[in-house]
Amino acid sequence: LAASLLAAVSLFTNAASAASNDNPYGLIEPGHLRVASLGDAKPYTFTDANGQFTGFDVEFFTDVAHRIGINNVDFIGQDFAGILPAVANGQYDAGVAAIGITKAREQTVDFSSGYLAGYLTVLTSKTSGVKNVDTLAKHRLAVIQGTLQESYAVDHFKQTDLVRFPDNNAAISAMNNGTVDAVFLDYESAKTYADRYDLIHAADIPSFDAPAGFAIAKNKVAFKTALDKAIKSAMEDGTWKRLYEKWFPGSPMPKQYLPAADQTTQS
Ligand SMILES: NC(=O)CC[C@H](NC[C@@]1(O)OC[C@@H](O)[C@@H](O)[C@@H]1O)C(=O)O
Repeated sequence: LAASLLAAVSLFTNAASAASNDNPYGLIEPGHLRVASLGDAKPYTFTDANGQFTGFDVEFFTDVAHRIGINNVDFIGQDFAGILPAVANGQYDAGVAAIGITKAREQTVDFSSGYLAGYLTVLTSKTSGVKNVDTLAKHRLAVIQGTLQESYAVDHFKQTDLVRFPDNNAAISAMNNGTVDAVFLDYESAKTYADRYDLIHAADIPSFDAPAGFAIAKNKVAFKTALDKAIKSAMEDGTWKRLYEKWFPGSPMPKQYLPAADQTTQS
């Protein structure tokens, strides 16, 4: 009964925000974007000292939103595991939080084209004994529920005790108080925490096959088309590159998102 009720509700909400002339993208509220995000995935998406959402993904999405004519963009923080189900059932217009595009996730939502390809990082202290993926065995590794890191660890770190957390902050504090030996999270967030708590990268695992995309409800064709076109123009005019250099200074820059002119010269 619950499942059929949920199905009915999601049908209703999606129908309620079906595309129409004054609402071409089928938003919950015409002219207003409600975006599910995270407060602790700095520098991708996080809340600053004033509680404002900021970071690479936030500024890039906001730029893209302006390009499709939406200037009223609100970000709401929640646990990563809840973002895709909430976007799928129409509680948000989009999910923006370094969310990797995968076939499994595309069962639940659609994604814009990719805009960021990087690494998954095993972050640890200098005293944990975890030096690389091989020494993870018999150690305790924190993963955030619903992330690629969780599924990667289940598939590849069979000798490791996985401990699940709702968000990065909880996982990092567990490592700092000795409850776990390492945390498996995104490269740029790992770098931020490493600088702050004198931690080290035990492993950086490429995740280029799952670049981050903006998650939206399925079958919102006009919305996806508009987002993809705006993403392309933000890359072509160098906006993407400017924001990447601002938020990820010194990090290796994936070439596929640079202006065509840079693709040839970029070493
Ligand atoms: N913000 C989070 O906690 C998301 C964790 C994780 N992000 C992976 C990813 O999308 O991060 C940005 C880029 O490095 C992508 O290549 C990578 O797959 C995921 O999608 O599950």
